[in-house]
Amino acid sequence: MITLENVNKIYSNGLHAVKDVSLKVNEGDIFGIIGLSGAGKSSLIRLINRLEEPTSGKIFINGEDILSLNKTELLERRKKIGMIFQHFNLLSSRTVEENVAFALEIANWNKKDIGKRVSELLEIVGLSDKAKYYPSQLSGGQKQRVSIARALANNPDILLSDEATSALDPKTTKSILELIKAIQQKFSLTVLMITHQMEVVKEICNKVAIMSDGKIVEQGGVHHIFADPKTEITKEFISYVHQQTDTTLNYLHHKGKKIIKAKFLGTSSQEPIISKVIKKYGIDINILGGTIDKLSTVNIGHLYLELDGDLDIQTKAIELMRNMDVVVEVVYNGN
Ligand SMILES: Nc1ncnc2c1ncn2[C@@H]1O[C@H](COP(=O)(O)OP(=O)(O)OP(=O)(O)O)[C@@H](O)[C@H]1O
Repeated sequence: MITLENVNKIYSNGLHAVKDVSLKVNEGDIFGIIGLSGAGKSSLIRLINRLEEPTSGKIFINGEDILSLNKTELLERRKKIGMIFQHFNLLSSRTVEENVAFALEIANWNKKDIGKRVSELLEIVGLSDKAKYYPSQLSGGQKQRVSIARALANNPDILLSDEATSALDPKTTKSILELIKAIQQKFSLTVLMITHQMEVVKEICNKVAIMSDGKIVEQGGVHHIFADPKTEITKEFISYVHQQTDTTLNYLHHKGKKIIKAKFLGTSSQEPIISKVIKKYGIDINILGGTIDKLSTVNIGHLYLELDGDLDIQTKAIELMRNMDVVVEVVYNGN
């Protein structure tokens, strides 16, 4: 578990990059921190393993106060914190197996154990056949696999990922995210990943925090944030999902017929909510369109519905849906 309490980072030039950040990453979470360039994400993640020292605040890993560790203790703790980066940070003069071995050498592993461990790690990331290759002979995805193997070398309990898929194409991104998810489960890792891509969050995270101008402006379960974003910046991050449909809907406005966007979350999507509403209020409901977001934790159905009937009754029907845990946004109020 990683806990940050009121953490601040002010660089020596006076720039306040991380502002009063508090968050809790539970064991087994894949926790995403999303924000635009300059939001302070890299600064934040670097504070966790003290690649940067916070100006104030507290940081605990599995209950241990990281800021109280002396140099030797910190080096020891860092062995259990794997980190992967956007540009892989591999040593170009070393082969794949030598790059992975490097993490074991600096952790003082016995020479005769290193070879066996490196083979195990390359097997985990699917690169056994590339052991003798140099980084320049690998694709971006393969390079990231090497860096994942290196990050796992000392059996970490925490994996920190700094834009690990940002330099990769969508297909490779997907395969790296699948690998991260698989190793998270296999080794019960707690994963904290920073990204500027909502796709990444959607694909594998169960929790997310949105960072803007050094602050966490919103955080929670990914499905809650997707279903009911509160801040403008969060809405922007996920708006691409329905932009096209929203524009199309402008042509569909009919006086007296409200149009709503209904988000059915988790179990509520299984229930015959629409038919319940129709039966109770005797109105008509047309389905104009819809999509399903398949998140790592749950599916969220987004339906565009046109209501037909007395406008006051339409309002009551919307209330009933909201009472049944449907998040309703009125796109057109019928006037
Ligand atoms: N060592 C440093 N000294 C001074 N300012 C810094 C330092 N490192 C980062 N900053 C500043 O802190 C702010 C946050 O940068 P940071 O790299 O943490 O953001 P980010 O969200 O990770 O953005 P990006 O995705 O572009 O890396 C920026 O204004 C940056 O210029």
